[in-house]
Amino acid sequence: MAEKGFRISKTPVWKKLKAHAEEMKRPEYHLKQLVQQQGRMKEFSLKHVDFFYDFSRQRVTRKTMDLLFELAKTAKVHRKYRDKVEGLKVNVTENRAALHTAARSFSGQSICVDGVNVMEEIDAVRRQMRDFSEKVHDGTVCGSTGKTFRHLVVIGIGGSYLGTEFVANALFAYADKGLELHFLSNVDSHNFETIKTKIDPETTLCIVISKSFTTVETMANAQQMKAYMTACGLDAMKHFVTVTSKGSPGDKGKESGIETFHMFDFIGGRFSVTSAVGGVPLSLYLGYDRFNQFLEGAREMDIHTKYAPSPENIPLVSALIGIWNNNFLGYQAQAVIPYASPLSKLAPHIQQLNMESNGKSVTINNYEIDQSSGVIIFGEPGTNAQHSFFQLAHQGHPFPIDFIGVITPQYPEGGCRPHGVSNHQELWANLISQATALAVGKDSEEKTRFFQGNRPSSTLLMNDLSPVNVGRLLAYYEAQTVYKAFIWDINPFDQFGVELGKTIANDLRREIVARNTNPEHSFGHMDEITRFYLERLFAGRLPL
Ligand SMILES: O=P(O)(O)OC[C@H]1O[C@](O)(CO)[C@@H](O)[C@@H]1O
Repeated sequence: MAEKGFRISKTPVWKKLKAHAEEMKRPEYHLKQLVQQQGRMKEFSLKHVDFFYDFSRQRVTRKTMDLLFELAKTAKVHRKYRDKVEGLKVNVTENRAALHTAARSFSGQSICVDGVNVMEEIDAVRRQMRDFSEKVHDGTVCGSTGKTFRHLVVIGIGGSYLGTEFVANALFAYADKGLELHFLSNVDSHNFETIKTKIDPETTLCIVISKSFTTVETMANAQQMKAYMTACGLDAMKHFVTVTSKGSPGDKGKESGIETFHMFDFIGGRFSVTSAVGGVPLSLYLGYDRFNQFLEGAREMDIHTKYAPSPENIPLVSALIGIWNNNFLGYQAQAVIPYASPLSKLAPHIQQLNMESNGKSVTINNYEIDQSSGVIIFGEPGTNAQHSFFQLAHQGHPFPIDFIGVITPQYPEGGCRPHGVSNHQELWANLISQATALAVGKDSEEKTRFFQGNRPSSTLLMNDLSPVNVGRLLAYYEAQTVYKAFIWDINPFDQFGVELGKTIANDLRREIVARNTNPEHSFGHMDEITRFYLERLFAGRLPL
């Protein structure tokens, strides 16, 4: 932990970076000049196993990087990271460790929290997931009418849903266990009704995932699904399993025979994909061995994150560049654009991971921060994104982009070459050209056809989208998020910002219940705006 009163924005290196950012506005530092420099690609890129990170089209020079490494040193990021992976209670507001990395540790070494070796509990859950998935696959565990499961419905929201959806989509090509996967996250009844049209209840296994087992949306959806199964004449209990933390209200289910997998309070929701949260649905969907390969990839990236020195540390370098773009060059948004459709759900996951972790206003020691922490993250796969919001990227308000490219696609391509190139080659032509166009821009006499350029991007290349590489990608973004927080000296592991809206919803729910039970119940005591909306809900239409 940094010393009390520490604020990164008050350090001499922060001031030096501010001054340097002014310098970088000069025309000779326009990206169209920088990308011409010999050896730039070699100097501003990093390779680690199947992973290549190219930041040659970021608005950085050697001096920028040296100052950023000085910033990392000042913030003591390596020590903070070691404290985290060794089980210290770095989540100070909740007095918890933050040990998602333990969920993919295979070193055999103990990791102790409060004198308990958490690896024993983690290993037990891994064995339970492996046994359970094998039994579902061979039909030993089946529905109440004896039919083999064919549908999985994951009932969970936020961190109990987004990461799993990202990985399941990324590895769809490996999903050969004859199970279809559906996600029931939103309390919006459209979500439930749509899933009903896609499943066969007799062959459906519902996985209720909630760390707290109090999340209103998840509890409401689990009850809807249970009522539906019962109405279909099924023994609903045979169609449900749960993933929850030890001692939560959902943990009691195991007393009535519901298979219950534990997640732990030292793993935060948005960091939980490699725990039972992702492990139960993914080992059913892909097979345990593939889930395990995915864990191996994440573990391998964790080791790189912990041991690689700053200039070679890919998550740290990308975190520093993110901070450079945000706090010094002034960009307030960041796009994640994978040129790979299997990664279509990466951006929503990274969005939660980053924005819920780092959207904070105080340091770990409760001092108000005076620089922004975190940016708006959004994204869509390319080339679709090009035909959607790239106009703004090229000529409107600029935002840095993470491009992601995959060298070998998951499916072999046929010989069809519509414009003399395969579809994958076409995709790559676009991936390469977008980053160039953004960096270099284009002069024109006509103002509407002028491209200012100097718009930064990084490109992440992976050899392929194997389970191992998807694990690496996940762990890379997790580590990048944590490193940013450690530089800003904020706690990325709590999320009190989501509470206020929930509390107000609780008050409104009480009002709605009152009107449901007594049609005369008046909303007259409420403020005018709230009253308007509640009256419309009950009137079933807008005013005439
Ligand atoms: O797993 P739970 O307890 O249902 O929580 C779901 C999600 O809700 C949040 O608290 C945000 O509302 C996330 O952090 C969490 O992942």
